Amino acid sequence: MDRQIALSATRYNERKQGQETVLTTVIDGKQVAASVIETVKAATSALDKQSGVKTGLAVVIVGDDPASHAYVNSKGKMAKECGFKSVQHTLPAETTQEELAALVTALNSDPSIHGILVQLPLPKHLKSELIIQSILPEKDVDGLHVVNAGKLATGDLETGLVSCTPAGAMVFVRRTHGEDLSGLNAVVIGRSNLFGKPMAQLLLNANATVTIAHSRTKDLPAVCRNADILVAAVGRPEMVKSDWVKPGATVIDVGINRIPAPEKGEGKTRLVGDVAFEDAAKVAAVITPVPGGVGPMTIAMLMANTVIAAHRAAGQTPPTF
Ligand SMILES: Nc1nc(=O)c2c([nH]1)NC[C@@H]1CN(c3ccc(C(=O)N[C@@H](CCC(=O)O)C(=O)O)cc3)C=[N+]21
Repeated sequence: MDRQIALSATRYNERKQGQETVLTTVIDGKQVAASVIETVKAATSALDKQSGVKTGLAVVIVGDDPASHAYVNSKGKMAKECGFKSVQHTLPAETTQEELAALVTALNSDPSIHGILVQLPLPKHLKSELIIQSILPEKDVDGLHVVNAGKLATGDLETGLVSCTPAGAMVFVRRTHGEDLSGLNAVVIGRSNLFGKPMAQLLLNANATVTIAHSRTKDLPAVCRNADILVAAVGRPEMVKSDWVKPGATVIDVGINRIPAPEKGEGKTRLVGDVAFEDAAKVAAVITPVPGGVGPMTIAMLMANTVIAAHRAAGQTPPTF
């Protein structure tokens, strides 16, 4: 396999495949994310110099779930690092639908804000769907508004915004296989609006032959073994084993699962993906780890979407990622 891989990665797991000695490429999501962030920084300062526009991101968080606060803090830190105006709205868990809607309305009409992210999940008494759909599509840097979903479905990537996690996974795919996936079979396991559906649309848009597999798919391992590009987003720890992987495939693991890790001590946990990494890495040519794969890219693509939105608002051509 003599594929040009334009991404930060380590190569390991040397083995014989017929006559050939092959290595598995492990994508370094942190480094690829850092390269995206460098592009965002440069575009942010260029936009400021050319148009006097300072890119602004607002992150809204409701309630006090510690994991959500940790994510939101890292988003705020990254936004500052990019040179953005970064505002965080922290609302109490008892916030009403009307109060949250009023905040979104205010952010929609604030010209210094180009991106709005409402951290999910919201407390149960709030209707997240109504809130998400009330964000102006051009400020919906999560890509969850139906207008953005529709633009992606119709192949309009020029004016739409794409959900951050699939956009990040697609950067890995492009840097491994190039822009044109003609002739390649891609299988996405999972059909959520947040990930599976947009991921499939992006792959299709790049000319891959796409299958969306899910919990009702018959003989899932056999379907996956057909994939040159296998993307797992099911939320089941280490489900994808080596015998699900076509030799030489690219495997992208979108799962983030916390499982007990008694080896680290009583009550300790560790993070694993939907792919049994060590096992699948014996067969794949390219694979992403968890942590350190798609996760860091999600935050980087949020920054990318925000600077894209700011360019569009200023009538400037946005950077590409
Ligand atoms: N409106 C909205 N948009 C989101 O994009 C959104 C959200 N709500 N709610 C929560 C999820 C989760 N999410 C992650 C981002 C980065 C990592 C990440 O960087 N993970 C690290 C590990 C972090 C750790 O150690 O816990 C990694 O995979 O290497 C994970 C998860 C964005 N989300």
